[in-house]
Amino acid sequence: MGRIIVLYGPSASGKSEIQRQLTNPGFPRIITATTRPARPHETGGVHYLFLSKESFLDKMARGELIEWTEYNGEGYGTLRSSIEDAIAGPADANIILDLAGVLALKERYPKHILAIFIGADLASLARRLAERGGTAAETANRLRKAREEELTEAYMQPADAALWNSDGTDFAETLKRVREIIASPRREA
Ligand SMILES: Nc1ncnc2c1ncn2[C@@H]1O[C@H](COP(=O)(O)OP(=O)(O)OP(=O)(O)O)[C@@H](O)[C@H]1O
Ligand SMILES: Nc1nc2c(ncn2[C@@H]2O[C@H](COP(=O)(O)O)[C@@H](O)[C@H]2O)c(=O)[nH]1
Repeated sequence: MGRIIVLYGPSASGKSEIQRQLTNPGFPRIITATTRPARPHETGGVHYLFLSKESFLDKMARGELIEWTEYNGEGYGTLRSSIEDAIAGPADANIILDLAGVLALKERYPKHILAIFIGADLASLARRLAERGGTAAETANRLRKAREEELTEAYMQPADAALWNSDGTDFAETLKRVREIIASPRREA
């Protein structure tokens, strides 16, 4: 029975880069669905399933999404089959979600979910988002959400482990810490 390692935290904290470095055939990524447009480096079926709003709503209505959320006016959701397959399989898998996704999966599969909060300070997030080059409105919205929600104690509280990956942190050290957390024996409640 596989565990699901969930990375969550504010936009540009480094979740995708961590996922990219950790994913391998023995530790696959679970690809979620979104209605937001792909970024220039993103490929459908690799980074996300990029869906039209109609198709996303259709999957919701058919019960194909085990959880979903809205972020920045776009839909994001996890295919029920992807989670059921990962849990039934022999290997751990990884996924990037927001807090709503963490809570939904923890409620349904409490023994299978290891949630790791990845944080970074606001100055780092602002620098990285500016470098990414989204619209000013989108960048401002992502930073506002980080400041008001995603960097609060309440947002981090459900995490099984939390770490900080601000500018100045050696990314290799971040990866080492994440690997240690994943490898550490599970605490029993
Ligand atoms: N320790 C670090 N120091 C400097 N830059 C970093 C560090 N970690 C990650 N980055 C860079 O920060 C940028 C944002 O990282 P990434 O795309 O992984 O964030 P994310 O949390 O997945 O964001 P989003 O949720 O918006 O997709 C990338 O350019 C990444 O290379
Ligand atoms: N609850 C869910 N959250 C998800 C899912 N897929 C991604 N996300 C989260 O959305 C925001 C924005 O993502 P971005 O790629 O546009 O930066 C981020 O917090 C992701 O973690 C999902 O299926 N369910």
